[in-house]
Amino acid sequence: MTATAPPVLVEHVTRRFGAVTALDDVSLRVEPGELVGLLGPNGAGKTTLLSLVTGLRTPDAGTVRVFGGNPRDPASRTSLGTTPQETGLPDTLKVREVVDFVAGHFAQPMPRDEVLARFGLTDMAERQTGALSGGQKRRLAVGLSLVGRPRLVLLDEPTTGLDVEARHILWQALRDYHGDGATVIVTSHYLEEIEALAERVVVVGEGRVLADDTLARVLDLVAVRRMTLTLGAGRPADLLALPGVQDVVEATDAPGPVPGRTRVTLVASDADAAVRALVERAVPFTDLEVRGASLEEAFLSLTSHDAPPAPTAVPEVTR
Ligand SMILES: Nc1ncnc2c1ncn2[C@@H]1O[C@H](COP(=O)(O)OP(=O)(O)OP(=O)(O)O)[C@@H](O)[C@H]1O
Repeated sequence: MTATAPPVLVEHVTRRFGAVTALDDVSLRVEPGELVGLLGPNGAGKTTLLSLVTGLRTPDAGTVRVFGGNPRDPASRTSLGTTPQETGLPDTLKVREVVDFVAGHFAQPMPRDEVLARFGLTDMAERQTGALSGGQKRRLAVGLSLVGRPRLVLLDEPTTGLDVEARHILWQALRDYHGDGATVIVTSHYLEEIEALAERVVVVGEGRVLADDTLARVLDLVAVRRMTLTLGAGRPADLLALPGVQDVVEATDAPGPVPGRTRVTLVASDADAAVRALVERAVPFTDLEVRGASLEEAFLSLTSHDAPPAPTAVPEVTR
């Protein structure tokens, strides 16, 4: 380990599982004190990336360094706290006993009362973990990752399945810990979670980094619109070439298709420009609907192009 090495350095990493390439030539450098959101749909490769950083798995190609050291080396991992997607707690141990058990592994652990207070669990100290709600268990699991006062915290979907209150307590605890100087990486497929936490967002899709930018710019990037319209006869060959259009999909939800007409959905980064172009080119269309795309649709349109388009501010049309 070296004093100046970044908390996380991933260089040209590829990781396969049989025929599946979970990560394909991925590079990522995280600087001290950053709070990074890893955003991407199911199966994008987020968990695999974290498992390489925690040293649970090794890459097939490329290198991974944690504070300059090999994450497989136990010395590198003493600076690292992590909570995987699923955790098991010993049902019959009390909350305070579980915290004390983990604290016993560290020379200067965070005091038990502080851990419990940060995660809103002070009143639960005497309760067996088996009697906690799902949200309380999850808060305890994330709290345990901080007991050793790690400089780097890696959390895989920390609030999936939690109610709003539990989610907000957890987010606040993470923001506070980050405020104390820690580097934090959080994976999620919820844009809301990433918006609440991250300053920098890395979008992962199909094993590749699709975007790596500030939260504001990534929000612009995924703020695409879905334009659905019915085209008359003589459909133009290349709707994809229209300005502002990123993707073209045949709509399958057209109510009662009319013979000779096609219902089409365009995924557009700039719906206004696309509509103007349709009109200027005298494309015969009817029943135009424009609405915000879901995050999944935005990911798909990013994934379907090798180079993501430059972020553009998208004016509000209709939602
Ligand atoms: N142990 C494994 N054996 C086989 N395939 C795997 C294994 N782990 C991951 N994969 C595959 O690698 C790809 C990436 O999976 P990964 O779990 O990293 O994605 P993810 O972005 O974390 O998804 P999710 O949001 O669902 O957790 C997927 O296609 C997955 O099926």
